[in-house]
Amino acid sequence: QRPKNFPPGPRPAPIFGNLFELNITNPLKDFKRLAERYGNVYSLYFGARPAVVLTGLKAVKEALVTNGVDFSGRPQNLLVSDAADGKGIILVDYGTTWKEHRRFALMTLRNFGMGKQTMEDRILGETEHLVARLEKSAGGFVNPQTLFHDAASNIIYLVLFGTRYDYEDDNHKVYVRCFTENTKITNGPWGMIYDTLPMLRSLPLPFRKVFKNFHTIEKMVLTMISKHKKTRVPGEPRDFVDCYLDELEKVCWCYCEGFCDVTLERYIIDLHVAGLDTTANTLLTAFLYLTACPDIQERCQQEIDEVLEGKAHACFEDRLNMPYTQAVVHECQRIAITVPTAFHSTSRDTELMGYSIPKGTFVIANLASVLSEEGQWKFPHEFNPANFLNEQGQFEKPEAFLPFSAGPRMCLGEGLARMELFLILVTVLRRFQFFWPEDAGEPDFTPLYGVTLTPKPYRMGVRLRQPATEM
Ligand code: HEM
Repeated sequence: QRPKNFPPGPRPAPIFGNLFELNITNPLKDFKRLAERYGNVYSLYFGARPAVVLTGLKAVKEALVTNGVDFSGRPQNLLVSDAADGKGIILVDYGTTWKEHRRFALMTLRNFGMGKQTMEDRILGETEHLVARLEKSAGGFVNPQTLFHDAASNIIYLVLFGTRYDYEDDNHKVYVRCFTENTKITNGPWGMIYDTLPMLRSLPLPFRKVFKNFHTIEKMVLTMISKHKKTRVPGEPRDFVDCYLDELEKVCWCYCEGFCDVTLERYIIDLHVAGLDTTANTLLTAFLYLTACPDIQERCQQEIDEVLEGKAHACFEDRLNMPYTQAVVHECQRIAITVPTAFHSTSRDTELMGYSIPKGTFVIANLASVLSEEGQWKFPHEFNPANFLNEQGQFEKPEAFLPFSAGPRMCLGEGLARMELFLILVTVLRRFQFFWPEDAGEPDFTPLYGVTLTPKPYRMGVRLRQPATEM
């Protein structure tokens, strides 16, 4: 029985709820089909748990922004939240611990150059390693499957621990593998089965891998934190971990707000996972489209060459003089739909578009529906930078551009991510030309589903455009 005045939806089956309404390997088409039938705010049952699905800009904004506080909780008792024990930041429910940790992260990342020069230096430094790797493949072909994951992992690692890994380092490979596997499993079929059928949770099914991977990462993070404790100078933080350890020592109120060693460890894992697969998959999608669309690639390169003429490297400010490249970066993010759904829950009894939604209801904001919503975009279903250009050719960002979501829970790494995407794309396109291999058949743009959408593996041809100059 749906609660009184609850959003409509298909009739649930006993035990399974609406599991059979969804393609468990990728439910996005079914979410769309159900919205066409029941409206932009409808409900579904995951086993016995009711969930409300929000479709399109109006419903998503009204919930996450206009009623931001009411919709800023996180659902508990799902595979994603159980793996991290509900600690950290991403899956912590609405409340003081989450608020204080979010405030701390935003402030600390800003002090370390979030949106400022020092962060830029870190990104450019790592891009140099990426460029060196591509140079080795120049004149041939490259499979970029781990290329961008390696770079994105190191950038966030530098922020957290002040150091980077060599791409061939075993620890680095373990991090990247565990994180990417987990983002696929938690939103994949086994995640759906875990979330819908709690009676199966103790069985040795593939979702157990998520917990195993999590413990592997946990051990590595704990080792790094204990090294930091031994080498830090209080009051002189080198990185995010040092800042947190300083905060822990300040006054005992910190402990009241959940600042403690365990939260630090989960927090670090959350920031690493949030900053890795998202940025890397956006870049993978960007290069897939740019390789398949040489005219768009070439137009970016012309603009980049003109604006950067005589300069050793790009800086984030250069985006203001590159309207076309800016439009391409944004269009890549729009088409990539890197995070297709954001999981929330209601923090109190609330209302949305005339429906009553009780406290603790699982809410799925379908960001994918907003990024390709008809009426919001000039070309909702094709890769076209004109989606972000006005008639004068100036860059313009439509309101429906929500890859980072919206409201109090929106991505807290947006500043870092936008800087990474711009600097990596510009630096790499300035140096190299990419082309689709003749023997590779037609490009397949259909992504693989997970917490993040990932392009299917592909190869690209690489030619050197400019000799490497000092960055
Ligand atoms: C292209 C790259 C990225 C995309 C598309 C992206 C997108 C998102 C989205 C859609 C959410 C969920 C928001 C919601 O629940 O409504 C989110 C949350 C989050 N992101 Fe990102 N993100 C990116 C990069 C990053 C980076 C680099 C960091 C690292 C600092 C980061 C840290 C986080 C954190 C900590 C949260 C949870 C915030 C909270 O629960 O309060 N993200 N991101």
